[in-house]
Amino acid sequence: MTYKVLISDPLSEDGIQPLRAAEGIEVDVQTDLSADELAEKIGSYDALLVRSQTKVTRDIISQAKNLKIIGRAGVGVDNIDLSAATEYGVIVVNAPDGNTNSAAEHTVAMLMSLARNIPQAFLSLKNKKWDRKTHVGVELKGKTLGVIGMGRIGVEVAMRAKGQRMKVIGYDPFLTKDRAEKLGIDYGTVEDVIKVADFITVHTPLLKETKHMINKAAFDKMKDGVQIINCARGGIIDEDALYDAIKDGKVAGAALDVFEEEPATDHCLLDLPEVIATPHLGASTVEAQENVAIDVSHDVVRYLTEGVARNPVNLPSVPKEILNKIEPYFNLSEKLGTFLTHVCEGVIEEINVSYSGELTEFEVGPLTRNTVKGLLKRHLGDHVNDVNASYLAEKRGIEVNEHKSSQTKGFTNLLKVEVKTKSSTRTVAGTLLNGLGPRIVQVDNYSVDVIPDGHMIFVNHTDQPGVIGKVGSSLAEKNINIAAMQVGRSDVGGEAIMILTVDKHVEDEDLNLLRDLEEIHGVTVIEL
Ligand SMILES: NC(=O)c1ccc[n+]([C@@H]2O[C@H](COP(=O)([O-])OP(=O)(O)OC[C@H]3O[C@@H](n4cnc5c(N)ncnc54)[C@H](O)[C@@H]3O)[C@@H](O)[C@H]2O)c1
Ligand SMILES: O=C(O)CC[C@@H](O)C(=O)O
Repeated sequence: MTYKVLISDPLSEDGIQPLRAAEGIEVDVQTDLSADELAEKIGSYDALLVRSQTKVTRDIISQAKNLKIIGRAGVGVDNIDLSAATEYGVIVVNAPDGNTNSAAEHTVAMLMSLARNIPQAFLSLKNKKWDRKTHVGVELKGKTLGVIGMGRIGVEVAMRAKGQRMKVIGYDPFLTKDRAEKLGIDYGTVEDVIKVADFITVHTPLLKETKHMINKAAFDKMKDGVQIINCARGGIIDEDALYDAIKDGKVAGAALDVFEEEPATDHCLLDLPEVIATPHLGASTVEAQENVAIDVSHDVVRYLTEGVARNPVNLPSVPKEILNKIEPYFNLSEKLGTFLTHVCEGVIEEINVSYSGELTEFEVGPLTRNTVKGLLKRHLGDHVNDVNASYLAEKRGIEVNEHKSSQTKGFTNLLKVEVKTKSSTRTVAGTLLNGLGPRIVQVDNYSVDVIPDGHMIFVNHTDQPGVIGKVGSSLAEKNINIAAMQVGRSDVGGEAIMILTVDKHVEDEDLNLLRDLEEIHGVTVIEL
């Protein structure tokens, strides 16, 4: 099998070597595609790699019939329609660490350029003017830098600002007093930060909550002569409000690497002498581009070949050590889900997945998603995967609950799945036996020992002498060979179940002879 990867933005050639070197992966670099051309071509690719230029819209994703993964060589994923990706079962991965240093250094370069009017002075000198009066700047030493968003880049900027002997005050919903103390900075609310800062730099993602968080009301609360830096995302600062605040003299200067609409070659802010700008260059260093391309290439190879990603954006990320521990249960969890879709009657309303034994020590979200995938796939088709399984269940009003329980029933690990419909509750439990692999060990209240694999027939019957023989003969008449058989019963002579593993796929009508037997109450074909 060969996977086709399309790279639609310029990426470091050294950085994509892991992709080029991977067996079974074909790399196609086409960095000049229009949106229409991309939509037309995307159908034949398994992976798409982008920076921030390519807009991966719902329209493009909906036409990407084979697409499994979108890799973003960088941090921000606002150029990718994440909801559409999740709905279509496409995992989105990014490279969150590779450009932190470059973006922080660029922010500091902008801060210093802003304070000393370096770009304006340079332009003036380029125009043959020796003007030493217009470009008088201010020192950073002793000034306060307000950092909004103390994540990877915000923290790095704060540390560098301290090196300039600035005071730093930060705000981030996750910044605790303890952490602020350790970093040697002050902390407060957004309002505290914007009120006291001489320079304000934003380092949040662009989200519903952060869009225009620096707006007219915020500018009104700032110190007169404040200077603003945005090397994060256009749109965090309301550009119209910034324009007015500069015109009114409230804001003395602004340094912008990013804009609400990019490319921004004809922006009114660029006409203001107080504004200095770069065309989204925060991550544009040789090192950052190589780092992010390497990281994202490795993740794409890993996902296409092993089904595991290190930096998923539309799935909770699970540390590699944990993934290694739970990976052996992936197959079992999906099979348990699939088993139940065959035996439960009616519309599924609730899925309860319980873990006991050693499984309780791990993050089991991926196993729950895999179980849900197994439950939905039979009716919704192969496009159901662990990326969209929870979304598709939620869309159908199915409640999914995850439990951890201490009842191991003597097994070192036990994964139990219960499915509720209006008319019934059905349960199946499985375990991983050391050296022997997965087993179904319980179906409803019956204990069994079944390898969850292949072609199966599930029979409900009355426990009485001769039933097993009659079942064998009925199947023999249809040339169906029994490979394994398990029976379970509630009481002697009571309700019982039989799980048969057979050698070939069985058509439902081949089982009519069985259904005609008086002792048989139900017969279901199961394909695992
Ligand atoms: N200019 C560039 O080329 C460039 C390069 C790299 C990253 N970026 C951008 O820089 C930004 C930061 O990147 P990062 O790697 O530090 O991300 P990060 O996820 O490490 O940090 C973002 C921080 O913002 C915080 N945050 C979220 N909502 C907030 C709010 N309402 N108020 C205050 N803080 C809030 C989060 O808690 C988080 O700590 C992103 O927008 C990213 O896309 C730009
Ligand atoms: O691809 C780029 O150069 C921009 C990257 C940057 O904005 C990011 O969010 O990582």
